[in-house]
Amino acid sequence: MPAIETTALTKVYGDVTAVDGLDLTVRAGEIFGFLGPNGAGKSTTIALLMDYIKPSHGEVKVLGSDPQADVRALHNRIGILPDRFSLYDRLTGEAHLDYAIDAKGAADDPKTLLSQVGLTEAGDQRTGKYSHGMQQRLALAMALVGDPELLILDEPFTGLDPNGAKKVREIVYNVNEQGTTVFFSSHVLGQVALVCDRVGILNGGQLVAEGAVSDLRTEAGIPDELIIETTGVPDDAITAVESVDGVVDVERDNETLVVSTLRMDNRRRILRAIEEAGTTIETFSLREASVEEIFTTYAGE
Ligand SMILES: Nc1ncnc2c1ncn2[C@@H]1O[C@H](COP(=O)(O)OP(=O)(O)OP(=O)(O)O)[C@@H](O)[C@H]1O
Repeated sequence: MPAIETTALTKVYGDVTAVDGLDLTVRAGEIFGFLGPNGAGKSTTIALLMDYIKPSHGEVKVLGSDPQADVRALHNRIGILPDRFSLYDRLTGEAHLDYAIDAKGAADDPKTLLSQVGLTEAGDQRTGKYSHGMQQRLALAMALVGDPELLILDEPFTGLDPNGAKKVREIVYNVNEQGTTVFFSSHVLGQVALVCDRVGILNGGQLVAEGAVSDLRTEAGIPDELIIETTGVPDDAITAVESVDGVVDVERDNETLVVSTLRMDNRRRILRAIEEAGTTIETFSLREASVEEIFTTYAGE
């Protein structure tokens, strides 16, 4: 059973179609990145999954159920970090967790949750004193109450410094390792390849691509580059490399060879072709298409 499945899901506001015929599948147990520029329809999709708003057309299934059937029961199985969450400045971190545990009828120990998000020391401080990163982690701890089967994070990396983003990534990994499916939206693309098993790219309310980042890279037809330092490149080596399947371009710059290939699985054949032409390879490195390039190819910006 997929964790999330939408069929032709559509939400229309007046003359704006915020979500337009979305067919999305998030597999149980995976970390799925839901990407798209501002206004693509990510938050609207999340609101539909949570049944905060009703679809204009189409169907939604979350953890096997229609959210409209029994929304309370479903919300007890989901943890959500909303795009804009608010904390009470005068209450401590631990008091926020007590509240969340009570609201969900869960039996968690707030101290365990605080330690899970690295806030053990700050649990008895008022959240008005927390940094943005600490507030974000507290909100994440609140989402983790009741050991949810599905964690939905709306833009969890926004406004975090690299260290804060790393902490959030680690929490996501740990929770996922314990079996929770993670669905997060993001327009901070750099974080995505690091975290996700698969991504969906949304643009103008429509899903324009879905799959593993590495597969999208191949499908997008953006070549990866092998940068090879040699002891000198004979013309034979270039001809040999050009004939390897997947190679689309070979450039020579003195003793450096830059090979653009659509098939990274052929890199050994590329290296062997160079060596067989009588050249010694000193080092080589790899430049893969970035998530930004993939995104731009699909979102057409
Ligand atoms: N309640 C609403 N009434 C009218 N239009 C809306 C409403 N909510 C969203 N929209 C419109 O629907 C489109 C999608 O918005 P949405 O907030 O889902 O995008 P998003 O991908 O989450 O973007 P962001 O990252 O900026 O939040 C936008 O054009 C937005 O203006």
